[in-house]
Order: sequence, then C-alpha cells, then structure tokens
Amino acid sequence: MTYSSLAGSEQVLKGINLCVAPASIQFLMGPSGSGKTTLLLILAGLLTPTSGEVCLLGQSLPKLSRREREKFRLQHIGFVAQDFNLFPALTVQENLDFVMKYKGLRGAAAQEQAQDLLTQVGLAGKEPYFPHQLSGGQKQRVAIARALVGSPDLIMADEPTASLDGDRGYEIAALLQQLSREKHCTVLVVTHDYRIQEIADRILYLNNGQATTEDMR
Ligand SMILES: Nc1ncnc2c1ncn2[C@@H]1O[C@H](COP(=O)(O)OP(=O)(O)OP(=O)(O)O)[C@@H](O)[C@H]1O
Repeated sequence: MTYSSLAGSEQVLKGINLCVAPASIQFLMGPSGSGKTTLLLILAGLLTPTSGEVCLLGQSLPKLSRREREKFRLQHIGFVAQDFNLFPALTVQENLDFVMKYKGLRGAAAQEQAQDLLTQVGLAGKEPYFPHQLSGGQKQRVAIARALVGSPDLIMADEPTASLDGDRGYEIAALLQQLSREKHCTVLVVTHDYRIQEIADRILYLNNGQATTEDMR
C-alpha cells in the first residue's frame, strides 16, 4: 500500500500476506507509524490498497462498489474503538437501539437481543445510564455490546484497552476472548498493549511496512 500526497509517496505496507482463521483472535502490533491502522482500514474495506488482494469472508472487497462495501461492513463487521465512540446524549439502551435500527433490527426480537448483549457484557441494569455515568471499563463494555449487534462474523478493535488501567484492560481483553469463543466470531485487535497478549491466537508484527507472524497456541 502506497500513500501519495503533495509531499511525495510513502510505501506503508510491503507484501503483507495475512490469513486469519475463523473464530480466532488476531493481533496487529508494531511501532507507531508501522501501518497497523492502514491495514485495519484496508481489511474493513474503508481503504482500497494500491496493489494486492483483500478477501474477507470469501468476498473480494476491492471488487465491490462503495455501496456494496458499506452493506457488507454493516452486515459482517462490528467495530470497537479506543475512546468507546458512544453517543454521549443517549443512554446505554439507546446507544444499542440506535445501532439496531441502523442495521434494520426492530421490535421485540431486537429488544431481546439488546438485553442479552448487555447481560453478556455484565451491564444488565445499566440501561438507563448515560455514558458519563459509567466507568471507562463499563463504557468499553457498552461499545463491545454495540459491536456485537446483529451477530457480525468479525469484530475489529482498535486499541480497545488503551484508555483503561491494567486490570480493566485485562478484563476487556478477557471479555473479547470469551465472546469470540461463545459466538464463533473472529476478533482483529490493533494494540500496543503487551499486557493482553495472552488472549491472542496469532500476532502479526509490523515493522517498516513488513510483517512477521507468531502463533501463540
Ligand atoms: N491518509 C494518509 N495519507 C498519507 N500518509 C498516511 C495517511 N495515513 C497514514 N499515513 C502514513 O502511513 C504510515 C502508517 O500510518 P498508520 O496510521 O497506519 O500507522 P499505525 O501503525 O497505525 O500508527 P499508530 O500506532 O501511531 O496509530 C505513517 O507514516 C503515516 O504518516
């Protein structure tokens, strides 16, 4: 992948070959500027690589139109961000409802799914709370529940523990691992956080645009 701008061009990823096993946890690690976010954006279909193939769940992403890619993303991928990305003016319940509606899920079944997800992330009873009334770890749990709406096949988590202290970070990582196993969902984690390494099945290290992988199991 090469970025071109007025300042010149920069080859950020060189000959990366990444194959992620279904229902596994894959970490993307590497120093700042090594291309982790670029790789995640490519895998999410948000950025088209200047060369190479991107195949996700059997679908070649560059072959889809922009609209088809958006639909594919909505159907198959859930996102978890470092800073939680919750809507501050909406309650926990409404944060989930919003995504439910966006994904076309309505009615009693949607309500039941929201309730189940909040229970699974340990937040039953927090439905009427606003994000500012929750701890960092609880906010990240809401973000994880929201990412799981509609049972996506893949969760992409960008530095999910970076805003949390050691114990809270580890709890969030353990929750991702537990949910990945229960729901047979693949989890892709961009992280600098070596404290949570033990949940990874495989780690791809990026350095100067090149990758090495380590199997952890
Ligand atoms: N839109 C863009 N246009 C031009 N260059 C870019 C663009 N986005 C990223 N880059 C460059 O690509 C390189 C990799 O950036 P990227 O954000 O993928 O790294 P990263 O590993 O995620 O870094 P960090 O850990 O600091 O978030 C950097 O040198 C950056 O300047």
